[in-house]
Amino acid sequence: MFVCPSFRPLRGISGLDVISQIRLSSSKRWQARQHKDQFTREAAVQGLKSRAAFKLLQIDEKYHIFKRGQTIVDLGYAPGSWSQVAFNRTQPNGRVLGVDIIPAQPPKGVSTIQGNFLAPEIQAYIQEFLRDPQRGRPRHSTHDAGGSALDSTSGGNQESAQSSDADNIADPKILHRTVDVVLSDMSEPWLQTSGFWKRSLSDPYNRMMNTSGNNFRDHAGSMDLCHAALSFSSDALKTGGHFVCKFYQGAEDKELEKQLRDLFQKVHRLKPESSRSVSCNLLCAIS
Ligand SMILES: C[S@@+](CC[C@H](N)C(=O)[O-])C[C@H]1O[C@@H](n2cnc3c(N)ncnc32)[C@H](O)[C@@H]1O
Repeated sequence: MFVCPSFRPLRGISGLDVISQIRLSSSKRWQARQHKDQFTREAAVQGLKSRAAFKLLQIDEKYHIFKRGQTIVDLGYAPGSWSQVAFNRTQPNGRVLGVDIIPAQPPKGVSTIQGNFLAPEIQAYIQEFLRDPQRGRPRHSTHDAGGSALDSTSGGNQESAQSSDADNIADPKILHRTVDVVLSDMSEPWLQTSGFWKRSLSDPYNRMMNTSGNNFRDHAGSMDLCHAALSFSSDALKTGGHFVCKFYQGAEDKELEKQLRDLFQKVHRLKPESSRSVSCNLLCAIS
């Protein structure tokens, strides 16, 4: 047994008390973890790509952000559970465009673009996609719980940013407010330093957690991404549109919340029950 030589129980607190406190808090952590893992199991049972779906389901239950036929943009969609929820809740005839920097299999019914949302050419391509009101909509409204008829024959529809005509858009400054809901669950991926030769969708790099574990870094990165998503939304959202973003809390989040309060009628700050990270929060802005 390892005994820490500098360990001295505090006056009035015995070593046994300390040990039982440690046991208690670790058992509480274990219980909390077990409770949260129910979401993982439930997601698998419901055919959802990840437990993250429950955050969005909770929001929609409460604030009714989705309606039939809407256009949804899901920023940082991979692996795709928010897109799955959005697609299912906007049928018949809704369309969902997912954008992610990493390659991923598009969820059924969802159109996707792989690229860095912060890059102006990717945002131009998103605008170009959205400009055509029919693009990305199911061809036949034969939606059922398992999916829908699509533009593409199997699964979702992967758009190619490379083959886009984004450079030839007549006037990219003309804004087209076609979007009903912008979702942003972007969190900065770790810097990849090796393994570039692996090009499959199941690369460990593509599957790993997107947070660094350093609270300051995660907060700063998430603020940049939320501000970019908000700036896109103020160009693309229809009057009456909604904005949902996840962020890692920290010194700057009050400012983001204030900006949302200036732009939307109601802003709700939520701590999703299904989230693993203690510092992960959501802002849901409703017009
Ligand atoms: C927590 S995951 C999203 C989970 C997703 N909402 C779901 O329900 O499955 C965050 C995603 O944001 C993506 N991301 C981070 N920065 C990005 C950027 N600049 N452009 C596009 N995607 C980004 C990451 O690649 C990652 O897949």
